[in-house]
Amino acid sequence: MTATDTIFALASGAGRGAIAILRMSGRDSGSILTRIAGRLPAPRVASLRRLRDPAAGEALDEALVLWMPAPRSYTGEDSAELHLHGGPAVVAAVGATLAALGARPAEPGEFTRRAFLNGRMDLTAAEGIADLIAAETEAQRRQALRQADGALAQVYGGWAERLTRLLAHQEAAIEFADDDLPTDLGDRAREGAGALRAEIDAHLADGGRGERLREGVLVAILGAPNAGKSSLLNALVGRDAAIVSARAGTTRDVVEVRLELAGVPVTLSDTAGLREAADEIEQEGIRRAHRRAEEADLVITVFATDKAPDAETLAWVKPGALVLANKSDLESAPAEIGGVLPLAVSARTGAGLEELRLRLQAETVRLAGVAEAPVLTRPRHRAALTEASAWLREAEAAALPELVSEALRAALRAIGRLTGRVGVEDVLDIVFGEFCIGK
Ligand SMILES: Nc1nc2c(ncn2[C@@H]2O[C@H](COP(=O)(O)OP(=O)(O)OP(=O)(O)O)[C@@H](O)[C@H]2O)c(=O)[nH]1
Ligand SMILES: [K+]
Ligand SMILES: [Mg+2]
Repeated sequence: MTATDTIFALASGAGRGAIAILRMSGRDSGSILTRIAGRLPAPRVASLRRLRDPAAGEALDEALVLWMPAPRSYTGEDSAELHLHGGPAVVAAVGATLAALGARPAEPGEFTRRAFLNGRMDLTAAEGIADLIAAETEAQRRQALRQADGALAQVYGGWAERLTRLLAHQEAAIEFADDDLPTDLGDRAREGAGALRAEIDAHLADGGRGERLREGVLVAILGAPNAGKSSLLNALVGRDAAIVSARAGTTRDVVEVRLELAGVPVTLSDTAGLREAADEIEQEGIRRAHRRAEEADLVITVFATDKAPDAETLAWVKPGALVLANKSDLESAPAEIGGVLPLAVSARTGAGLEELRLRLQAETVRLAGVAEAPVLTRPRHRAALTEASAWLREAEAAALPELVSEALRAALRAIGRLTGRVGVEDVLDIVFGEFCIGK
């Protein structure tokens, strides 16, 4: 696989459709296009052409053809798009002809990989494009688009630039220690490192909202048997997703439903009622309930107004937690449960459910709403920035100028890995492996 190959792939979805888009990129795109569609169309202007297989002389399809010469194309290479009639046989025949003329099917993510290698975008922008394609909700789309537009690239690129300057100052201070260069260069590098570290630390202290928006928010419903957890889940999603019965210990496995709140994907999990169970299957269900609650971004604890709060569920009540007093149709809700004012609800009558929905929505926005400033969206970002921050701390503390230099260089390498501008080889496969073919 070399970057000089000419590659092609279906850029639109697989299967039957009105239009299928075959995309081609690489050195021979122009000559291959000429051979199947006649002379090259004007750049970036759609032209209707009859496509032919030059070997058999047979007509393949009538297509809209786009010619995008380098460097003004997605990949930065000579590129073409064929907007075909969207039947599988048409796509197969045109693809076979492209292959016969020397193009090869693209690897997953190869178009975007080339765009990166040709300097059209940094790694975070490439990731933004992968996220944009995967985005299922409005907030995810907005976050991904911002990243694809280079919002993170700009922040991290700016940091890399500042670091490079600090490093240059520091090297100069070492190199010209005996000359009459300003003697405070070393101090300035150390101060600059401190200021940059503070900015990186502030960026890291985002509560993980960008990552959470990308992954979705995990909410677990916890409570004693028969508190009404499954009834509440069903009421929230408006369908019978979980079995409800008057028998304690009905729910065993974790029952998951997906919903969207404030444009954020949320997975709501109903769990087995917490108690000392004799039944071994129920015990396993309760273990799973605890595990799910530990993984969750938010735990909703459910109590029934006609029962005293149980110790197992009380253990999950934390200040600021979402505590429900269900069955408010039977008895009025207490003023506090575990020191928290509970929200009175009734899965039976629907009382309080609108308020519950609003509370959930507010929590979701707090946890994962689109932030004002661009936020990091992947563990990869967090790891690299944490490392950069640690190296900057070393730079600030280092006594010898050479050690300051070394720490600054290591910090720069960490940020370089993030944007893909330094030491990129090992991260490329991770980033582009997430793409599907044709993107
Ligand atoms: N009166 C009244 N009954 C309710 C309410 N919510 C649930 N119930 C009843 O309480 C019983 C238990 O409800 P479930 O939803 O199965 O309770 P659960 O917490 O999921 O129970 P387990 O799965 O066994 O842990 C059922 O008979 C429900 O009809 C409510 O708001 N008011
Ligand atoms: K039950
Ligand atoms: Mg249940």
